[in-house]
Amino acid sequence: MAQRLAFTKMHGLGNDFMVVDAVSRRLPVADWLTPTRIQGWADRHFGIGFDQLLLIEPPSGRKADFGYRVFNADGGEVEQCGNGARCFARYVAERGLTDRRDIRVETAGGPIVLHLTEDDRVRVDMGRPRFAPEAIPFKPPITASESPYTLMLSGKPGGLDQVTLEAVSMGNPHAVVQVGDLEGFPIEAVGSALESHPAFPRRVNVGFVEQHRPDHIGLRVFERGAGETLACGTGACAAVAAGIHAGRLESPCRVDLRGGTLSIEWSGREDDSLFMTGPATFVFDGEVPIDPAG
Ligand SMILES: N[C@H](CCC[C@H](N)C(=O)O)C(=O)O
Repeated sequence: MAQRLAFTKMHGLGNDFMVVDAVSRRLPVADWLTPTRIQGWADRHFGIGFDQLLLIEPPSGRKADFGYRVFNADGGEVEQCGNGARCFARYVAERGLTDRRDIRVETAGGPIVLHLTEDDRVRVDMGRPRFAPEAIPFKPPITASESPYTLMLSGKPGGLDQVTLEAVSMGNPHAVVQVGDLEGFPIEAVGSALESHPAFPRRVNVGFVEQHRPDHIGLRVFERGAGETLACGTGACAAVAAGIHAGRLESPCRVDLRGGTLSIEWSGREDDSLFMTGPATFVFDGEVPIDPAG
């Protein structure tokens, strides 16, 4: 009989996740976590349906309380997921994996700290935004003094033959594009063209920003490995970091996404952490068979 894998469906402002607890269940991860299985489970018609799979693991050392791994719907493992971090915090706190209110988590994109607030929201220390092109990376290499960068687009996606962007790493790579009208902009065409543009050898998440005020933006994100999502936590962090770095935005900044609102705080000093605050929601618990073929 096929082994069954327990999971919890959660979301952060509609950016949705399959959360797998490999701490309590001591799962031999390598035995079941394949790109083929992740793609199948991510499918919204033939599978569970999610933007990312989040894996909760024991820490590798004494400096963290947990390990945190992130896999996109296309099956690729990536460095960071901000909305997922808030869901991670509520999961480990409410399922009894920790009684700490400040939870130290190691990720492939660097350490983060999750703080549970009194109103069931989560405030995450997302670490330092980085603007150096090699942190993205770009190919061919370019210098930070060339920011914002103008890239030529082949095939005129959305009718555009070039786009100007700022690049920010939140552990994962982001391209930030300023637009005048979020609803009317060809997000799918331009986002898809930039996600896989040859200038980004590890591909890239693409954020489209409409600035309302110095402390308030609208944002839509075409995510690497998932397409446009209802919200992107690291995308909100990257968009505000780019705006503060360029002198357009101030802290705290309200970010309106299609799935709801996040608050982002950053001093603007490159050695300082950036903080993201927002909700995390449980949807249901489930089980899925792990067929040997996967
Ligand atoms: N698609 C992202 C990972 C998920 C990020 C997003 N869901 C968030 O909340 O930060 C990447 O490939 O880097």
